Amino acid sequence: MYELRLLCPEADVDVICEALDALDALSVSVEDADAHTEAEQPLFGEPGMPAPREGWQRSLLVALFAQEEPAREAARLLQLQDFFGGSTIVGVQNVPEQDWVRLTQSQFAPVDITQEFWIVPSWHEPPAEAKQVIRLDPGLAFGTGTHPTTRMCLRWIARNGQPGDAGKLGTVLDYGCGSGILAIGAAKFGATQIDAVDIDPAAVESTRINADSNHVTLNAGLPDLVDPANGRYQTVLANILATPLKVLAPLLVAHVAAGGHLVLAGILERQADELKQAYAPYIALEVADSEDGWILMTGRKPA
Ligand SMILES: C[S@@+](CC[C@H](N)C(=O)[O-])C[C@H]1O[C@@H](n2cnc3c(N)ncnc32)[C@H](O)[C@@H]1O
Repeated sequence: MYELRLLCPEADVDVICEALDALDALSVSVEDADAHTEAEQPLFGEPGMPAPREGWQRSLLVALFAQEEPAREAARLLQLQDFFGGSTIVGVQNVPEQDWVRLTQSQFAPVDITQEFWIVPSWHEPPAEAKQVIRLDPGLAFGTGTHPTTRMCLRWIARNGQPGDAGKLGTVLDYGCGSGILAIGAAKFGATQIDAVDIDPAAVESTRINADSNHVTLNAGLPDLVDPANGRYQTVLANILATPLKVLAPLLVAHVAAGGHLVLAGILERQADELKQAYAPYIALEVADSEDGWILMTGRKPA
């Protein structure tokens, strides 16, 4: 493989990407040309909001080609175009062969939730001390066990459930299931019956696949899987984000059975009070755990 690298101003990124596509580039990536310097421009928005700008003042475009000659020809043709006036070719270089699968896998090691409860990718042997294991590979849906919000939910499950003991967690609803990691964790800690729902069909599919490979039985589907009038669970888990959690407050609380637990994550420390207020008409929330600026909030319905 060969890559053609070029610098271009924000306004010309789209037209040059389209031209590279027409010139048979296999892929084009766009990066901040000033990354890791004083002039770096971090671009991010609040969750759910658009980024403040769509691109960087100076972008580095990297176009991948299967052969060297088409990469050099693309560079030559681009320099003849009017729209290329503000841009410059950096060069064409060989991309050394790598074992990309191994490289990707090396970034995902087993993750400990408690001393005995681990999330382990399929290409790793579980550590000797792991008594409860979720086998999970990174995929399309959120939830590999490395994010603090997922870890706190799993820790709550491990503290409040018991392997083989169906009594404690009881029936479980995982609302916003992503990879299905919380639902699978609940199954490992004695949940009796589990429904896992997500608005993203890829997450639903991912949950089904991950449940199968962990030999866990659950129902996964879009949110309408759950009967809004009669679906009541002893444990309702929702790791989403503060804003949707506030909107979903009446719905989530309605799904908690009398005496049941509501467990919420995806909340930043500074959002604790607004969540408490949003849920106050239905249930009293408390901060039950925290990690890296994120908190876990839980509440219990009177029996
Ligand atoms: C942060 S991920 C959590 C995934 C997993 N439960 C975990 O703890 O790692 C949030 C998930 O909620 C889903 N989601 C967001 N808004 C939702 C909504 N209104 N109803 C159902 N699912 C939602 C997203 O598609 C995403 O898969």
